[in-house]
Amino acid sequence: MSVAERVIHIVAAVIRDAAGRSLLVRKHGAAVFQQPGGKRDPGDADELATLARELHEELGCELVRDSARLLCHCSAPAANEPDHVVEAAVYMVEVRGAIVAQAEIAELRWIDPAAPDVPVARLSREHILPLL
Ligand SMILES: Nc1nc2c([nH]c(=O)n2[C@H]2C[C@H](O)[C@@H](COP(=O)(O)OP(=O)(O)OP(=O)(O)O)O2)c(=O)[nH]1
Repeated sequence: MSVAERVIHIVAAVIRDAAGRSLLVRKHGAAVFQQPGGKRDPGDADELATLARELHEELGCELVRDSARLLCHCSAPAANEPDHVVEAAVYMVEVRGAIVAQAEIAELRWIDPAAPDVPVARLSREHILPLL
């Protein structure tokens, strides 16, 4: 496998509630929680199209596109794929509609970014949550 094949590009969302808590998801088969989001599909027009599609697939809600603000680009060892590195474009976003875990999501959790009470993937723990 070449170095390029070991890099996974994702778009990830930070969704917060009025109390400042942040939403993390755990996928079936995964031990750790991570940001909602995922890999770009060839059919996605841009990063926000990827994010809108992933938020709908995972949470059943709609991205409010105008609300999206780029928070950071960051990178870490991938949570669910050994020997891969994840490179993320991370957006702070607002969503519309009820947030309900869809089929691919085992668990949703609103966490205090300063003191998460669940195991959190490195990208979130080391790079994203410290910015919140
Ligand atoms: N979505 C997302 N993935 C992350 C984060 N941190 C992290 O290491 N990853 C890793 C987990 C996986 O190894 C890889 C891709 O995640 P994914 O499984 O959500 O992407 P996806 O829905 O498009 O993937 P797939 O099921 O179609 O293969 O990136 C994160 O905060 N959010």
